[in-house]
Amino acid sequence: SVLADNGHDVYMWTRSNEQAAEINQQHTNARYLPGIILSERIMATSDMKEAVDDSQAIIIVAPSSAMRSVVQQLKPFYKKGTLIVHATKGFETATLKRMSVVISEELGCPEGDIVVLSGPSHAEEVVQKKPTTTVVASLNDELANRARDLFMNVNFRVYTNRDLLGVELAGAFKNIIALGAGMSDGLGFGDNAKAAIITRGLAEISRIGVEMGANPLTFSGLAGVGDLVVTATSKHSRNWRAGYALGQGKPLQEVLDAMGMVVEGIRTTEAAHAISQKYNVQMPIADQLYKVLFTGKDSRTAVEALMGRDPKTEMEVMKLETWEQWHT
Ligand SMILES: NC(=O)C1=CN([C@@H]2O[C@H](COP(=O)(O)OP(=O)(O)OC[C@H]3O[C@@H](n4cnc5c(N)ncnc54)[C@H](O)[C@@H]3O)[C@@H](O)[C@H]2O)C=CC1
Ligand SMILES: O=C(CO)COP(=O)(O)O
Repeated sequence: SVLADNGHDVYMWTRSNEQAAEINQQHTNARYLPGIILSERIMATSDMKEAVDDSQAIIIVAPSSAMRSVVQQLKPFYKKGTLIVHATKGFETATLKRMSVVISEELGCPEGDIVVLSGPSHAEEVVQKKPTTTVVASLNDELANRARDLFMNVNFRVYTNRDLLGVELAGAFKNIIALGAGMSDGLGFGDNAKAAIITRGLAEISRIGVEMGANPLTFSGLAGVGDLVVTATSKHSRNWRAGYALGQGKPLQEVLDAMGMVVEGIRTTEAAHAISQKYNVQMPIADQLYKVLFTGKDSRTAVEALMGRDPKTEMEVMKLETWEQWHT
């Protein structure tokens, strides 16, 4: 919708002919955006060639679990030089790879050819032209600027960032904390608990992000704090809603079936469990959530485990080489 508002013709690829017909004929997408009339500049097709042929830019927003297979289907029609932007927040769980790595592997291009679009941007508000701020990150400034110029308008402000890795990590990891915030609410805890989860959650996702090579400042930006706040508090957030239902005692499968949309934080919790072990970095909230989601631990017992941890200093000293890396 943002691209259409900016005067671009947009071709959406969808697997379902029925959904394509609905978008083309009714200009609606009732299952995902009920009550919204889409621009007539938005067309849909189930034919990948038709969707991407002669495109100036390809925007990939498949769920992380489908990213590799979608890019494999895209590859025969990809022409070098076409701007590739993705907005997916998650990892490939089997390999723990970030989305730009998966895309670049499949397209056979350097990771520097990929741009990520992230930040606090629930579709339900963007499509209503409610003010939204986002960030595009790429190792290549020129590509980030191209992506910014495609999307930027008076309702949708786009900042640039060179920290592709940090923006991808922040966007993925914040979903775990949003699940935790929802669970806290579902358990009937108050605003103190939610503020604690958001703040200590930010500490742990920054800690692992920096260890993986991210700029620490990225986590205080739109892809970090910004998206964490919106996902941990918004009624639109699938991660928050899933956490809320789990906190109320509903079984995971029932929660996912009722949602009918992707809840990235579940798979990302699984990935974070492996990543925190690989890097030997503590992620206490993600760890407890992992136990609740995948080992059947009771959520109240998980909260007790978090509250009963050994005393800690609040601030951790950032590794000196990390600061040097980002300040030279
Ligand atoms: N919805 C939002 O406001 C935002 C979503 N995102 C991210 O965008 C990504 C996608 O999320 P949504 O579009 O919201 O999810 P969704 O659940 O609303 O839609 C996912 C779409 O992907 C399709 N799909 C599922 N499996 C597929 C496969 N194997 N091959 C091809 N298509 C497949 C589904 O049919 C559906 O059309 C996620 O990583 C999410 O974190 C990022 C920013 C905002
Ligand atoms: O990342 C998002 C908003 O910026 C979407 O979050 P949910 O997947 O929790 O709805």
